[in-house]
Amino acid sequence: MEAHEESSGANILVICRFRPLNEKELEISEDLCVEYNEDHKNLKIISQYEYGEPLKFGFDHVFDHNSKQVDVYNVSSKPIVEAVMQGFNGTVFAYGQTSSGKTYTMSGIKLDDNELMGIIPRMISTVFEQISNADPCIEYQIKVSYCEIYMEKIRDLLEPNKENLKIHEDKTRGVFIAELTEVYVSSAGEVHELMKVGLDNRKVGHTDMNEVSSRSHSLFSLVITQTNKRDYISKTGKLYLIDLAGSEKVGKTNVVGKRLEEAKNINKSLTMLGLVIYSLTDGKSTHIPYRDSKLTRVLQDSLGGNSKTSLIITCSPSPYNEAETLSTLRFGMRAKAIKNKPKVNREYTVAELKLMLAKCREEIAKRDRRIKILEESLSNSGGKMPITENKEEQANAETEDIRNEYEEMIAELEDTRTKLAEEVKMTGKLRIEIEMYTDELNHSKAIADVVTKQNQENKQSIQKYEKTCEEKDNIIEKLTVTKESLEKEIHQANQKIIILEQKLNEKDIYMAIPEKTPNKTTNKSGIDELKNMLKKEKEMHMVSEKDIFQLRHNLAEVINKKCPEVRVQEIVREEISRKEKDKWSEERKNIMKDLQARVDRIIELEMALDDAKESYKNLESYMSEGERALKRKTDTLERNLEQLTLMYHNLINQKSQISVEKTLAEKKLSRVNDKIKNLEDQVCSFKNKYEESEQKFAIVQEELVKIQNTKERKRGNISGNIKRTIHGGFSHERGYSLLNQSSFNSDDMM
Ligand SMILES: Nc1ncnc2c1ncn2[C@@H]1O[C@H](COP(=O)(O)OP(=O)(O)OP(=O)(O)O)[C@@H](O)[C@H]1O
Repeated sequence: MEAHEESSGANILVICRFRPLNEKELEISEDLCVEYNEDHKNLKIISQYEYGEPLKFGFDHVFDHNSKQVDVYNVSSKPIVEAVMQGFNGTVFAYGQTSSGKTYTMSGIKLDDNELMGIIPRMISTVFEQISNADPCIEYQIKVSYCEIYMEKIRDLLEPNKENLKIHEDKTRGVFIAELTEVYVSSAGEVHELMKVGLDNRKVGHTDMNEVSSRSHSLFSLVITQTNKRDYISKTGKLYLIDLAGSEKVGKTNVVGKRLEEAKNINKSLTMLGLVIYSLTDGKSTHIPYRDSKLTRVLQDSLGGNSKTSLIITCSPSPYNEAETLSTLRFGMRAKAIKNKPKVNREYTVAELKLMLAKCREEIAKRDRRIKILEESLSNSGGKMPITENKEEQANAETEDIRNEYEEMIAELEDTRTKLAEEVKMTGKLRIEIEMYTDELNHSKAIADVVTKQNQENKQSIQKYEKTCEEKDNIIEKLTVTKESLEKEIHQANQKIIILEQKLNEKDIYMAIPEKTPNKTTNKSGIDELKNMLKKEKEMHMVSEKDIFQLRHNLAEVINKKCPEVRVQEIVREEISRKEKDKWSEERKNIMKDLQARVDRIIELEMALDDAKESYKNLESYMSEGERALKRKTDTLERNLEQLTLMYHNLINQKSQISVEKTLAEKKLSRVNDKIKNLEDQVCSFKNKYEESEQKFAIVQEELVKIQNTKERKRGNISGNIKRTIHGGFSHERGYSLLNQSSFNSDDMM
């Protein structure tokens, strides 16, 4: 079936796609910030920053994080490629935060894997499939080009040495990139090869958010020209497949140097894109700032022009990226309101044009004949032509005056319009800036909230740790007391043992026993030996006493015989000796008694010592085990205490760091607030200026109407012609209707 060649206006198709959570996001939280509606068209964002009702968004289709590549293609791009095969221009472009899945959606991670290939390889397959099913009398020519916009410069990806290419526009080709390499292809394989070449030449880089981040906007295009060899009708469809570089918050991607410059450029050109979309949809703008960036200039036909366009917005479902996701969704919502005017790009062949010319000539001749007949019949009936030559001249002069006046008015009007457009553009820019600052503000507020929350949590954990430390301190104190009392007991026991050992040693010395007796049996035999020795000593003593007595007696006899004085002396001596003897005997008795008592005491002490040794042994084994356990416990507690102290210090450090960050965030917040206030003031003043301009515009318009009314009064039926010229679309539309009609006629003729 032949498609309608011109549409009254078609909205951009906006498809929203969420990718699965990546590893980094999973580490932070497994939660999702999005809830999908079952109708696959609506979704809600559960915001952590914007309180109140959940934020609702609706698109032509919503794909959740489990969506398949083929389904995304069928909904978002297949209708576009089918339209391109009928001669329309088509654009599919992906917009979203960095690492949200634009390249995954547009190219896919494997160009030749049926499951994983993205939109571009699938589109190529569809094109060649359709060609193979087409009428054999249609001839196709397919040209491929691939370029990127990097740092506001267009670079050929098929011949990368071609840099800084220029954009041109003409009536037949529309907007195009001059000198861009265009390669004729005849199979899907050849296109895939070119795609690979282009992808290899593309500027990519590593950031904290994406291992392989596209640092440029890439534009892949297919121009398909088909000529029907039967009726010589020729149509050209141009397909643009665009993978935009991702917007990024430089704070999150942590880029510096060259990457930072790239990021600034990317964000700037995306802001310009936002501005164009804003101007297209706000219902007031008379000027669309396509020329303000290379990207918007290239997309001129795709946004609000001659193209069927599909926009795929890609988002992350992680609460970590909520702010960026919201901004992307808002961008998509705004783009949904853009209306394009796609039409089939027809080119007329020489044969077709000759046919049309012949028909027109025939029609003119027919009319000329009719006029002649009417003039003849008028003069036959005595009537005259309504305008004399003089009157005609006068009318022409008046028309000329009015035209001049009118042209002056138009020039003035144009001037006012341009000023107005500039002011509208400025307002749009400011609005976008305000939105950006509001986003930033929300982000900073969110950071401040998170920091405050963290602060509170840290305070709580510090309190908890302090409490734990206190408890541990108490335990340690109690254990230390127990330990001290046990040590005291051990010490006392040790002293007792030392005293006992000393006593034993004393006994050993006294008894002159060389070795300590280890047990009761040995002690007993030692004491028996001791008693035997005492007995022998006694006996020997008695023998020696007897001997001494005998010796003394003999000596007395000798002395008595020799000298009587000596005898007296002897008696005295005897008396002394007896007394001494009694004394000594008494002493000996006492010694013996004492000795016996000491022996008994030693036996007693030995027994006590044995008992004490045994109980010491028991005590020692008990004490050493207890002591070891106690030591272990004390060590563990000491280690715990050390760790807790360390943690406590760390927390104190963190706390002070957080409070510094908080202060910084608060300062930033107040700076942003000031900036916003400034901008709001500026917007206010622009608004006033805008309103003034609008009033001026209304006055000018009123004047214009007045002049037109005057002219109408003076010119009568000429006024209709002038009105049509102002709008400037009449001849264009009539041209198309004529062409369409002639193509219909040529079909009829077949
Ligand atoms: N729908 C998806 N399913 C599975 N993985 C995905 C999906 N979308 C994206 N990814 C993965 O996420 C990572 C980032 O995706 P991609 O490079 O396409 O993002 P991007 O938006 O093009 O980023 P940038 O703007 O930085 O170039 C890649 O590893 C990709 O494989």
